This record gives sequence, structure tokens and C-alpha cells, in this order.
Amino acid sequence: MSVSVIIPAYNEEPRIAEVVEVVMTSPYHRDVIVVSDGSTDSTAVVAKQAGASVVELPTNIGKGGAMKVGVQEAKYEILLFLDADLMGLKREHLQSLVEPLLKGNVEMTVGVFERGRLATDLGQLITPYLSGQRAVLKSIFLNVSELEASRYGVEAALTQHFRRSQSLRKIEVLLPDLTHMMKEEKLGLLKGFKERMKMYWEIAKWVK
Ligand SMILES: O=c1ccn([C@@H]2O[C@H](COP(=O)(O)OP(=O)(O)O)[C@@H](O)[C@H]2O)c(=O)[nH]1
Ligand SMILES: O=C(O)[C@@H](COP(=O)(O)O)O[C@H]1O[C@H](CO)[C@@H](O)[C@H](O)[C@H]1O
Repeated sequence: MSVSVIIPAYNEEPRIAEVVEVVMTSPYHRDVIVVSDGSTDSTAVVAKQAGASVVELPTNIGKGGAMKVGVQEAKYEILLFLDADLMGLKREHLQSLVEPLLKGNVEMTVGVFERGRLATDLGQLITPYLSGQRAVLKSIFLNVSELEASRYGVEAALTQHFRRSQSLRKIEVLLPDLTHMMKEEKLGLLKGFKERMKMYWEIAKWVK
């Protein structure tokens, strides 16, 4: 069975190729969609060169909106979401994320970094439900309301949807030796911290 991979990306030119290239080597990830969310750098060009289908949004609409646009383009029922700034991604990680859905055991997996880097491991230990690495069924994703407006609240909203349901099943899967680049590393300490606070505010709105 095939899987659609959706990678929302905002100004990820230096990082996107590594992620797309790994996904392209995987046997069942035939549909690889990068949604460049109003990027002002060459994210879209680099993603295309690496082999992805690219949707270029003219303005930045936020992560949740970008994911929804990607889902509307997706060919398959199993969706795999990945962040564009992962460091150390391997085919085994993709397999761990999608296998429980391929077997029909659950409707969503959430990937948790393990032994990546202390700072990102700790973050995910405290709030695993925020992880951007997850596989979910398309029909369920499309049932969650207001994801377009959720920005960084998208993962919290998805997790809430599962918590409230009697029937939907999810599991956490460990992703060894994987990490991502933190906002402070991408943007500098001050701007990164400001963006982090904005992100927490966007998440808080969805934790009801
Ligand atoms: O407005 C935005 C902000 C972020 N992203 C993407 O969403 C993913 C997670 O964002 P980020 O790395 O900023 O989150 P962090 O991991 O630092 O919390 C990355 O692929 C970003 O490029 C996006 O598509 N639109
Ligand atoms: O884990 C977290 O607390 C945040 C912040 O991670 P960093 O402090 O930048 O390592 O990152 C995640 O949360 C966002 C909101 O759910 C997701 O959109 C990101 O994909 C995810 O990396």
C-alpha cells in the first residue's frame, strides 16, 4: 500500500533536501508533497530538485493551513507528516511511523525523538503530543475542523480530536537518533525565542 508524505516548509532551503532525499528512497512513499508556505528563499526549487511535488503558497498561512493544502493534493489514504528541518532522518523512522497504520492497528502514530539531542529529546518527553512527525488517515484528518487557522496548534488539535473520540486509536513510536533544528538555531536567539512564544500562544488556543 502507498503513503502520501506531506512536508510543510517555511524558509527551509538549507534543510529540505536532506529530508526529501531520504523519503524518496523509501519503497512505499510514492507521493511526496512539499508545501512551501510563502517561503521567501529557494525552498521550493530545492525541494523540486530533490524529487518532491511542490505546492507554492503565495503567502505564509501557517503550518496547519499548509498541511491542509498538502492533504488536498494527497493521492493516498495514509498520510505521513514530516517537518522539513529534521536531522538524521532514516527510512526506518518512516517505517516505524507508517507500519501501525498499514497493519490497521491504529488511526494515528506520533513520533517521539529518542537519543537525538538533549534539548529536543526533553521537549518531546514533556510534550510528545506536539510532535510534527505523525501518520494519520486522510478521512480523519479532514474531519478535524478549523485546521486551516490553527497554525502551530495543528498537532494539539489533532491530538484533542483523538482524545475526545471513543473509537480512534493512536500510539507513540520512538524515533531513535533523530532531532530537528530549533527556532533559536535557525533564527538567532532573540527572534527564535520570540517565535517560540508565538508558537506556544498558537498551541494554547487549541488545548481546551
Ligand atoms: O508558518 C509556518 C511555520 C512553520 N512551517 C513548517 O512547519 C514545520 C515545523 O515548524 P518549526 O520547525 O518552526 O517548528 P519547531 O520544530 O521549531 O517547533 C517546519 O517544516 C516548518 O518549515 C510552516 O510550514 N509554516
Ligand atoms: O516540541 C516542541 O515543543 C516544539 C518546539 O520544538 P523546539 O523547541 O524547536 O525543539 O516543536 C514541535 O511543536 C510544534 C507544535 O506542535 C510542531 O508544529 C513542530 O512540528 C514540532 O517540532
